[in-house]
Amino acid sequence: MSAVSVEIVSKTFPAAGGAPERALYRDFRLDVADRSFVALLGPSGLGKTTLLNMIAGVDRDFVGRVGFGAGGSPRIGYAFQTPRLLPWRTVLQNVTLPLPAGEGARERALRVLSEMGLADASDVYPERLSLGMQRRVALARAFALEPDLLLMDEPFVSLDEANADRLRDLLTELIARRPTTVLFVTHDSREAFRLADRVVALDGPPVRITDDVAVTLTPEQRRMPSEIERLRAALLGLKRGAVA
Ligand SMILES: Nc1ncnc2c1ncn2[C@@H]1O[C@H](COP(=O)(O)OP(=O)(O)OP(=O)(O)O)[C@@H](O)[C@H]1O
Repeated sequence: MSAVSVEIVSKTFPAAGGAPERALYRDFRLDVADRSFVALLGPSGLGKTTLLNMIAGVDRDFVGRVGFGAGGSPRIGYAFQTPRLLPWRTVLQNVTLPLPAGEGARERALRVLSEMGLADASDVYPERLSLGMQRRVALARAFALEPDLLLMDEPFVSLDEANADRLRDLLTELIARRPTTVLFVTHDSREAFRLADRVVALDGPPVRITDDVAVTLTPEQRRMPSEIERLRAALLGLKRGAVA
């Protein structure tokens, strides 16, 4: 488990074709409580993936700091926008690969695969699986690590609603079983309210927080489209057209 405290004084990317450099982030601050599930909601191209990369330590080219709560260096699981499975490795090998070497890694991977209904697919190569199954394997890979902090970048995008919803349920179950701090990037406000206990809406550039709301729905209410619509309308002021 881990709290996260992000302070980005400045983050820029060089602009293409000699155009002036544009600040993606300037004086941005976000504090995430331990074991909370925070959805980061914002339009495409805003800088959400960049934020996750800075938190994960994949992108260190910025001015600012990312701090973590007690313990200092949490185990971070990262579920990317695309499943990113290695095609020449089986499902089991893909899930085992990021685990610390040693006894128990294979057993842990097999246990998580089984919990996620993937036991029969463990010896299969990813290309044989549907996109929904591949995303499920990517989720298994992130969970097998038993992360203190789970970063998720639109992990259910481009799935049909029924499949996406099954995976959302699965994610909720996994987190109930093993509480984890989650930062979940999405541009879909329905998904944000369905899953998160805090929704942070972003706009920019530079990226700024436009809404920051606690979601206190019960698990039953989260499955009711009318409840989700009520929250979307009330809390995000959809008349502004800021979110999908
Ligand atoms: N390595 C890079 N070099 C230059 N520009 C980049 C780089 N990575 C991202 N960008 C630019 O930074 C901006 C933010 O990108 P980012 O992928 O973080 O956005 P996003 O909010 O995650 O969008 P999406 O939902 O489409 O993935 C975009 O304009 C993108 O083109």
